[in-house]
Order: sequence, then C-alpha cells, then structure tokens
Amino acid sequence: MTLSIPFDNSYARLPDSFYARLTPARVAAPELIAFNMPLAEELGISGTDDPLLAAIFGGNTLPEGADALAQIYAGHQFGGFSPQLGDGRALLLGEVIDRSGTRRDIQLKGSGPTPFSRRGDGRAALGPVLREYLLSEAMHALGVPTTRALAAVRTGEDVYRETILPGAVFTRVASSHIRVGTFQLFASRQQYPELQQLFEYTRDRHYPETKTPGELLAAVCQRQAALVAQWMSLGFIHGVMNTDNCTLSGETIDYGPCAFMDQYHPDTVYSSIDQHGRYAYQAQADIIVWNMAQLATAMVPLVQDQDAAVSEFTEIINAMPNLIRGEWLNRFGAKLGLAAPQPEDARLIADLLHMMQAGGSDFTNTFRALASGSARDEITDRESYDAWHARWQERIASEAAPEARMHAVNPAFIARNHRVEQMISAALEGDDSLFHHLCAVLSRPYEDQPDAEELRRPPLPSEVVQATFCGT
Ligand SMILES: Nc1ncnc2c1ncn2[C@@H]1O[C@H](COP(=O)(O)OP(=O)(O)OP(=O)(O)O)[C@@H](O)[C@H]1O
Repeated sequence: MTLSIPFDNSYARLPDSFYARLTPARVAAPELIAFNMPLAEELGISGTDDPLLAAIFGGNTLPEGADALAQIYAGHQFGGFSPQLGDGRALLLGEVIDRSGTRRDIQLKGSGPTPFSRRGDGRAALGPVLREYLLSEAMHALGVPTTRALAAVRTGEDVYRETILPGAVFTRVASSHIRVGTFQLFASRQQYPELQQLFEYTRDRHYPETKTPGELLAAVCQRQAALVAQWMSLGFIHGVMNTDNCTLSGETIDYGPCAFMDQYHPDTVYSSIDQHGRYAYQAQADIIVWNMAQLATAMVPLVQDQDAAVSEFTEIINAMPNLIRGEWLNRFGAKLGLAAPQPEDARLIADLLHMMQAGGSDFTNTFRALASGSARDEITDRESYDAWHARWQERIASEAAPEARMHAVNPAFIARNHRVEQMISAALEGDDSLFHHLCAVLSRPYEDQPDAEELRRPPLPSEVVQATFCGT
C-alpha cells in the first residue's frame, strides 16, 4: 500500500537563505499513536495503513514529493532578542493545497537535529507531543484559528530531559509557519532582498487583498487582535507568546506551557518559567501589541520613505488596543447572550468577572451555567450576583434566543490541565485510552455530553498542576 500526499512546495522555491534542506533522522521503532483521518481527507491524503503512516510520520520514510527543510527565523524570547533560532527539531515536509483551495504546511516536529538545533537534541518527548495534539485539536473544535494535528508517532527511543522519557514525533499542519521572527531574522541581518521576498510571499499566500507593507501589517494586527480576544474569551493562556511563536497567518502556534484557566483570575500564569507573569492571562492583550510592534519594526526597511513608514506603522500599532477591546467586547458580549454588544456592556461583563475573581469561580463552568440559570451556584457573593443578574436580565430581555447564542460560545468542555496531565501519565505507562477519549469529547466542546460529565469538573486542590517546559 502506498500513501499519496499531493505536495506542491512553494517555500522550497524561495532562496536557500530561508531554510536548510535536510532529511528527517531515522527512529528505532515507529509506532502510530494517532492519525487524524478527517484532516487527512481535507488535505487530499489517501491510501493509509498504520505501519506506513508510522514510517512516514515518524520520519523514517520520506513521502514522494516531499522536499524537507528546516526554516530559519529569529525571535524575542521573554523580551530578549535571539538573532537566530530556526527549526531546531522540526522539518517542513512540504505543502499541499487542501480541498478548499488553501495552501497548508505539513511539518514534522521532533524529527531530529538540524543546523538550528543549538544544544538541543532535535527530539520531542511523548508528553508534549500528546499535549500539542490534543490542545490544537481542542482549539480547532472550539473555533479558534490554530495549527492542526495530523499524526503522533512513538519513536521507540528515549529522550533525555530532567528524566529519561519516551520520544515521539508530532505532525503539524499549518496554513504556514511564517512567524514574526521570520521577518525579524532578515531585518536584523539587513538582508533586505530576502525581507522583500518574504513580504511578497506572505502577502500572496495570506493576504492577497493587500498591497503595501502597511496594509499587510494592519491585516495581521486585525487577525492577531481577534485571536487574542478569542483566547481570552475561552480562558486560554498561551504561556509563551514569544515573537517566534506569533504567526503572520493569525493561527495559534506552539502548544508548550499553555493551559485553560480553571478558577478565574486575570493574573493567572501556568508556565513555571514565566516568573514575572509576562504571559499571564490578562497580559496577553498587551503582549500581542508588543509583538506586532516588533513586526512593524522589522517591516520598516520594506518602505523607501522610512519616516513615512514609521508614522504609518505607529498609527497601526497604536490602534491595536482599541481593536482588541472591540473584539473582546464582541466575544464576551456573546458569552452573555448579546447579539450586538455595546461599549456600555463592558461594565456588565467586568462586574461579572469581578465577582468570579473574588470567589475564585470556575471560568468555563460559570459562563456555561448562565444559559441554564445555574450560574448563581458558581458565585460566592450571592447578593451581588442577584443584583447583577437583574441588570443582565434587563439587558437581554429584548434579545432573541440568547440561550442558543450562549451555548454556541460558552463551551461545556475544555482541555483541563489536570486531565491533560493524567492523560500524559497514562500514556507514559503505555495506556493511550484517555488520550483518545479526551480527543473525542473535546471534538464537541459546545455539546452537552452527559457520559463525560466528570470531565467538566474543576481540579481538586490535589490535582492542580502547573504547565511546565519539563520534557519538551
Ligand atoms: N529538543 C530540541 N532540540 C533542538 N532544538 C529545540 C529543541 N527544543 C526546542 N528547540 C528550539 O528552540 C527554539 C524555541 O523552542 P520552542 O519550544 O518555542 O519551539 P518548539 O516548540 O520546538 O517549536 P515551534 O515553535 O515550532 O512549535 C526553537 O528554535 C526550537 O526549534
């Protein structure tokens, strides 16, 4: 049986200063954990059996038409600039045009060392691979623009982190892997012809409706503003919003130390390495502006009249907080059942959030309970809640079918971090059943699933875990 992937590799046609061409390193005993058949069909991939899929998506067999390469990029990590990062453990196999006509990257992550590995081994551990698979598919099911998960394969080899862990390879699908850091690389090296080529490539691939660098920048800012507001409306904390983890496409990328918040608090941080809360839940709205300012800075050399570029780009960046506020209002307004939220509704939303914060309410369950009338049970200050509830009822009295609207945006099921950790612990013992169960439940997050009710429960104090970089 053969596997056919209809590759059409445009990035590989860019100059070789954009990447290093190489083949994946072999693994000892590839074993398929998961293959995302609906996504494969979307991509036009056909002809599949498990050993062949394991060989291809473990990196042992290069599929016909692939042109594997590690992409180069730079990036600000926790605010400090790294002039050269690049795929240190990932390889772009190539691109396909999917059924809807969109170009999509297929990339192996954990496929061995590359010229950009620095001191890393080029590998990924099983836990983070399963976490990325589950989280990215859960985000997709929630309606969030995101990279997708095509496959996860055990390698049969160990990786050495704080402890010895089983290795795995993850196959990621993305509408591209162009990062703010990709622009920063060429700008910081003053490779202006490449910067121009990258700009044209990005524009043609993602924003064909734009012409100038300023128009492209504004379009990216719009998508990123929408993305961050959507994350926040779901209680999602990305955890590592470095500029190399910030895409031009507006998709969420790199599910490292990320998590959905359980108890609502705006300062919530999950990542153990984010010691100053740079990427805390609430800080995400400011950080995305900072990241876009880095993109703007990198794009200035694209414009001949640089003073004009600086003032145009500054205006675009300065407009972002308002954009985010607007997106936030729409998202949170919908969570309260409002079809057309107004600026004055921000007070109503904020007052609910304050009550949730004061009592440590569960973010997801409180919003889900609004439509069924049981949100009062989630709030400790009942008197304040009753007063708020009366204001809210008055506001939505004229809304048609607010319950349906609320159910469509307030999920019942999110990937709770303690469940993700339990899933990883089981997989480390060779039991993948919880992984598959979570994938199935989280593929329908807005539906009531009485059989899976236990997965809605917030963690007990003993179950709370911090997301960490441990064992990436
Ligand atoms: N085990 C490793 N071996 C080599 N390089 C690594 C390893 N882990 C991370 N890196 C590199 O360190 C940099 C930052 O890592 P980060 O965890 O943000 O990325 P990642 O999860 O590997 O990749 P991506 O951003 O593509 O999801 C990247 O250049 C990445 O390739």
